[in-house]
Amino acid sequence: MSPFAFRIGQGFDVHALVEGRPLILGGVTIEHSHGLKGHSDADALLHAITDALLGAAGLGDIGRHFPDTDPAFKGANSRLLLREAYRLVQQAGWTLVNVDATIHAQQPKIGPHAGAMVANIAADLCVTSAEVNIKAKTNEGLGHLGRQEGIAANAVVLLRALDTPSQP
Ligand SMILES: Nc1ccn([C@@H]2O[C@H](COP(=O)(O)O)[C@@H](O)[C@H]2O)c(=O)n1
Ligand SMILES: C[C@@]1(CO)OP(=O)(O)OP(=O)(O)OC[C@H]1O
Repeated sequence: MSPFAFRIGQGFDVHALVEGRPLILGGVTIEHSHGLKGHSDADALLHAITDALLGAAGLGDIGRHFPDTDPAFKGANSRLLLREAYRLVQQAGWTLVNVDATIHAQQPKIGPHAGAMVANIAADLCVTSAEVNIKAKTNEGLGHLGRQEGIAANAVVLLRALDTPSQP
């Protein structure tokens, strides 16, 4: 166990936008011409948050726990991966304080769906919606994200040791 009461973690993910796939972000299916390609449901936001949680707890990364070579995770619902990762984080002695994330998507608009994403993530991580914040940015038309070749996400989390009080 770490000698510190708090630990931070960060995560990043990017998936290619392709035709013929649903666009799923934060567990929300968004009406769009293209969806994200991946072994699982390719939910880049949940993968970034999962990696941030695992990183903060010193538990490696999403691919170590859920390999993309394992048929068990083909088409997997990333909410299940997030919940399992958080179970491991709690087992290691940590609880979530808050999560903050940014989706990088030229299109579609994320704002109208952010509340539903927050609700899903809060439910999966057993916190209230006040502890989860989802932001979105275009890439100002620049680079692969600006050309709508993919969607990326960054996340940061703060964990508190389970044996420390939640209030100072
Ligand atoms: N896919 C997106 C991208 C952006 N937003 C919202 O628009 C604001 C401005 O974004 P810029 O990239 O032009 O700075 C941003 O703060 C979001 O509120 C969005 O909803 N969906
Ligand atoms: C989630 C996993 C496992 O299905 O696959 P992908 O959906 O391809 O996602 P990625 O973020 O590339 O890596 C983690 C994988 O192990």
